[in-house]
Parts: sequence; structure tokens; C-alpha cells
Amino acid sequence: MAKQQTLARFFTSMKKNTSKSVKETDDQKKSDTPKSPEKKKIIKDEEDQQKQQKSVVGKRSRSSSPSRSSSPKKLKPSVQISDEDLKKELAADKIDTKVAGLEKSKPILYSLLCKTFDKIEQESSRLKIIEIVSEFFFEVLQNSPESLVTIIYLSINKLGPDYDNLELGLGETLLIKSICESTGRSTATIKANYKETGDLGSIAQTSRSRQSLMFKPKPLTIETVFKNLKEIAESTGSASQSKKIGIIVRMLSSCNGVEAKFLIRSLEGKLRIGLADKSILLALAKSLLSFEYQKQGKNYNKIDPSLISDAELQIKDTFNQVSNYEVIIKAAMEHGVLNLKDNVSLQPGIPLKPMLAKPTKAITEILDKFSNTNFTCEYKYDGERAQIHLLSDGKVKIYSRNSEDMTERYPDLIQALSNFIKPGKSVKSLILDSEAVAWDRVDKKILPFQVLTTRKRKDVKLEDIKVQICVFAFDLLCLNDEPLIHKPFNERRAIMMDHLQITPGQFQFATYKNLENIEEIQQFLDQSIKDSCEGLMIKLMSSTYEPSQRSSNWLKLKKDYLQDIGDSIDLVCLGGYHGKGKRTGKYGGFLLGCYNPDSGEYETTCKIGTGFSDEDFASLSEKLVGTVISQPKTYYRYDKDNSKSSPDVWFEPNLVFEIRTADLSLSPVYKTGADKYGKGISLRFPRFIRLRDDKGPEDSTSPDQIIELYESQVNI
Ligand SMILES: Nc1ncnc2c1ncn2[C@@H]1O[C@H](COP(=O)(O)OP(=O)(O)OP(=O)(O)O)[C@@H](O)[C@H]1O
Ligand SMILES: [Mg+2]
Ligand SMILES: [Mg+2]
Repeated sequence: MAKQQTLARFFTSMKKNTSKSVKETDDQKKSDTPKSPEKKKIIKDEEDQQKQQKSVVGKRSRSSSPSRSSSPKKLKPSVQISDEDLKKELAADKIDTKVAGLEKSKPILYSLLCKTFDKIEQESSRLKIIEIVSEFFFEVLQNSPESLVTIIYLSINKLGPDYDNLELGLGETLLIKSICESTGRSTATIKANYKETGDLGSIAQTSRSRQSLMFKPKPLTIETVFKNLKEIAESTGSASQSKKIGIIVRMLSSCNGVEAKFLIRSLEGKLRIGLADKSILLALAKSLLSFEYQKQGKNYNKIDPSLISDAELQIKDTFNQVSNYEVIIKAAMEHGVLNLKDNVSLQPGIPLKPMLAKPTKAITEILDKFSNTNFTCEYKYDGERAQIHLLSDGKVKIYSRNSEDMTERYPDLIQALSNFIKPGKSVKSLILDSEAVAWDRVDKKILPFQVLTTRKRKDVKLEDIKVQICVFAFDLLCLNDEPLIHKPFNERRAIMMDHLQITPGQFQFATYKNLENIEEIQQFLDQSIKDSCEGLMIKLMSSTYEPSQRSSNWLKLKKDYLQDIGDSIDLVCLGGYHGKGKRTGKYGGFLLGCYNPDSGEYETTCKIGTGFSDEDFASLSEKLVGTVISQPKTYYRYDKDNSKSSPDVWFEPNLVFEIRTADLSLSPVYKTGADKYGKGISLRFPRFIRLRDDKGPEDSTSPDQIIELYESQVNI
């Protein structure tokens, strides 16, 4: 009771403080059609500045709905405050960021978390969002630290670390059914409402608030919700539909106010409150540090900003190496957040975010970038990245580019791994970076990428394998539990070759040459193509391994794209156009867009109808049929007045197309990069190359990358 009162008091004060922005929300909502959320970011914070250099972290998500929380609709604050002013005000605590009102060791109510979500959703400044989250985490740490990990997963709409491969993303039909069942409203009404608003979460909330209840239901706790979400994600099979609906209905009937909205959005796999991993990490750094200060009796309101930055850096760095919140938080609590880097490092069994490369358009560009430094040229294989982990207990794990557990896909590799260790070398554990490529055992040659994609992804049985693979190892990141990532590349390569041995056609090292002049590099490039590769990877000899970074120390040179923009682009299929002539009955063209990890929106990039074979049209149409949605998602950014970007049907963000283009140009019709240029950056003469099965919608090429490609083209 006392707790409820504290909470009530707390949220009344919160309401007072936010009443202005709440009013703005309503006004905003009126003028803001769901179709064109014109968001203006007025405050450029550190994160935004950093994103220039930072890479897009590969994210899991192959399901029909992305699992990342993101925010499509941010409000336009009426007054413009500078970043510095905001920091000062935040420091002086003039801006209310308090959200919690927890009591020691009592279970945390879901309503409390949802009210925090609501507050975050109303907020457009990333800096303030981080502040709200860190205040909340700080309260949680003081009252029930063991709940922090659950709270983090609920906040980023995940059910565990990426490599657990467990995700939500329930379809609208099932959710509509659940809402109907729990609120007694008709499917037709809910569907009509959905057509109007595009947000099932809000519909659930309104529907719940209309119900008069005889009994006050028992409130939901975060642990119950998390357990239920996991159960839903884990249930498969024929009876799972009704089981899932049952769980959802039960939860919905305990929901009050905004709880229903966020619960439904979580189930959809689209929380949309603008919280990504990177904001969570920053909030975590600050709250952990404050908590330490408080425990030591120091003034946690006056922490030296340089210490906060240090904590942020250590949290981010360690998370890139060990992508598991539980491990990081535990270590921080035990050793102090400022000692994280000495106490957490990569470990076999937990994937690290792979280092990525930047595209180049000419050999001369490489020589410019790497002038006076030693570099090496390696074949660039066209397969799938495989991060191979050998654990001290003999277990083997294989992770994808997006830290998904792919172990089940490669039983052949797992069986043979011990043969790849040199006799006499003691190798108890390792983390190896490599590319797995389809291999023709008869002709002893590399097969195209398409062949590899025909191998099943899950539950592959040794005896059923038809597509053989050869692994081309190119880096060793950890050996016998000792991290090697801080050593220069040439040393890592030497250690790799010293401990491992090739088995032709099964396990080889990436072919390389240390070259210096244009002619030799050109020859090696041509040879790589003859040997069924895509081109070359050029790596700085002295470079450390930078987890998750798209680093300029690794350059990719793809022969096919040298005449174009240097690389292909991966875009998400957002809409379809009905085919004519021999494409009648299928989709004959598609609207594509890319995912913006900062706003959580999909920004349209181009329309495409070329490069597809008849089979492509047929198979894509078949794949897309089930993902048709009655109207565009609120987080699709497109020009609704232009028929070019208003397709005949809209799809869930699901399929990723790899596209090649002659060049990039500005176009008023599309929205990619429109914040920067006013107009969008679009693809000229786009051609479909292939479906990217290994990338989820949120792994598409980011607007920042497209801007970079556009600018490098303009510069040349
Ligand atoms: N020798 C090599 N060294 C490093 N990576 C290699 C090598 N050979 C092949 N690769 C593969 O090339 C990838 C980088 O280029 P690619 O264009 O294929 O990337 P991608 O998967 O399309 O992702 P993105 O375009 O987002 O970088 C690496 O992630 C890796 O899978
Ligand atoms: Mg590739
Ligand atoms: Mg690519």
C-alpha cells in the first residue's frame, strides 16, 4: 500500500513536470500523420557526433519483425536548447528525469517500467533519454540490483543475449485475436482502428481503458512479464497459437493504462521508444558509477565528467568484446565499472562483434590511404562469416556476423575441427575469424554464394549434408583463453598459422600477398576473381582487431563494383507493385528502404524492377505474401504524395535485397539521408543481385553508410 502511495505521489509530480510536453504530444499527434513522422532532432549529442566514426553494429534479427526498440515519433520540442545548456541543466537537476519509486527488495511492477517507457517515448533528446534511463537504473540498483538485467532486456525488447537466438515478433493477426479476446471488442473494430492508427499497442490500451472491471486484477511484475514473453517465444508447434493467445490474454487482463500499449508492442518485437543498445550502455555506465559513489558515501551528484566518460568507454568496449549484459554488470558490481577493462575480456563461448571493412573504389585509393605503412592483401571470399569458438571443455560454437548461434548449421565443421590443430601444439581454446564458403569436392573449387544459401540453417544432420563447405581462416582473436585482439595483425596471423594447419578443401588460410604497387595489386585482384573470390581485403599490418568497428584499417576492394560506387548496398523490401504482362499475379517491382538505427525508422531509398529472373519474381512474391500489411508502419518514412514511393501493397520489414547501382543521386521522392540534404539519396539504375538471408532488416546498409558512399562519389 505504502508503495503504491509513494508511486502515486511520484508520478503525480512527474506529470506536473511533463505536462507541457504531454500537451505538445497531443498537438503533435494531430498534425503528425502516421505516414510521415517528420522528426527534427534539435539536440546533437555526443552519440550523434560519434556516429560518424562508428560502425553499424551487426544485429541479429531475421524474423519478420525486428527486435530492436526504436522510436518513430519523436516530438519537436518547442524551445531549442543547446547540448551544453542541456548538460548544465541536467547537472543542476533542473530537468526532471526521475522516474522510479522503488522499494527495497520488492518485486518491480511492470507498470513502473512502462511509465518510464512512456516518459522516454515523449522525449526527443537522446541525452535526456539516457539521463532518464540512468536514473531509473540507479534506483533499480539501490533496491533490487538482481532485476537490472531483466529490465534491460525488456527495455531493448530482447529476451536474452543475441546468441540465444530467442526473439519475439508476433504477427498482427495473433495480436488482434488476443486483444479481441481479452477486451471483448470485435475483430472488425480492431482492424478498422488499426487501419486508422497503425499502432496495435495504443489500440490495446484504449480498448482496455474502456472495460469496466469487477475485480481489480493483480498487478504484473517485470519478472512475470519477462517469463511469459520467453515462454511465448519458446513455444512452437501446432498447439502453440492458442497457448500464446492464452498467455497474452492473461497478461492483458492485468494491464492498466500504458502497460497494454507497451506489452503489445513488445510482443510485436517493436517497442519503439528510441532505446538502442548504445543508449543503454551509456545509461548503465552512469548509473553503475553513481551506485558505487553512493555505496562509498561519496556525492554521486558530483562525479567528475571525465570519470563518467571513462566508464562509458569501458562499458562500450567490453560490450563489443563480450556481448552479454549479465556478464558486464556482474563484473562491474564486483570490480568497479572503472576497472571493467581489466576484468572482462573476450571469452570463448560468447561472440564478439566482428570487425568490418570500408569499401574502396580504386587501387589508388588504397595506396593513398595506406601510404608509408605496411599492409597485406588477402582474397575476399564470398560466403558467410563464421566466428569459430573452441571452448576449454571441448565444445565448439559457431557464430554469424550478427552474433547469432549458427552451430547447428555446421556439424561437419565441428566434427573436423580437431584435425585443424597442429600436432604437438597445445590448443585448449580459441576464437577464430573466418569465412565459410561452399566447396565443390569433385572439382576442388569454390562455389558461388547462392549454393551456400541452399544449406539448411538449423538442425543440419551430418548424413544429409549435400553442400560441402571450406573454411578460410583469416584471423585469430583468442588462444588458450588469452585475447589476441590488441596485438598487431601480422602477429595474430603468425600465431594462427603457427598453431593451425590446413586440410585442403576443408580448412585453409585466406590466400594473401604483401604487395606494394598498383600493377601487382591489380594482378592479385584479377587472380582472386579467377579463383572465384569477390576481390581483395586490404589490411593494415599494424592494426589491432577492432570489434564492431567498420574500420579504415580494413579496406575491401570488390572487382565488380569498381566501376560503380565501390560496393553493393543491402536494402529492406518495404512495398510491392503489382506486375503486368508475364509478371501478372506476382509483384513486378519493389519499394526499398534502409534502417536508420538512430531513429528506428525505415527510410525509402529507391524503387526497383530490374535484375530479377522469372524465378526470383515467383519466389520473392511467395515469400512476401505472408508479410503484407494493411498500411505502412508508422515508422516508415516515405513521400506519401508521390506514387513512386507509394506502392500497391506494403510489407513488414523482412527481406533484405542486395543491390548494385551505377551511382547515387539526390531525389526529392526518397527519404534516405533527407535530414542531412533536404532531399533523399537514391540509387540510379538499381539492379537486384541476391537475397541476403544472413542479414535481418536492421542490418541493412545504414543511411550514414549511404551518405558516406554518396559523398565519396561526389568527391571523386
Ligand atoms: N580475407 C577476409 N578478411 C575479412 N573478411 C573477409 C575475408 N574474406 C571474406 N570476408 C568477408 O567479407 C565481409 C566484408 O565484406 P562484405 O561486403 O561481404 O560484407 P557484408 O557482409 O556485405 O557486410 P557489409 O557490406 O555490411 O560490410 C566480412 O564480413 C567477411 O564475411
Ligand atoms: Mg560477403
Ligand atoms: Mg555488403
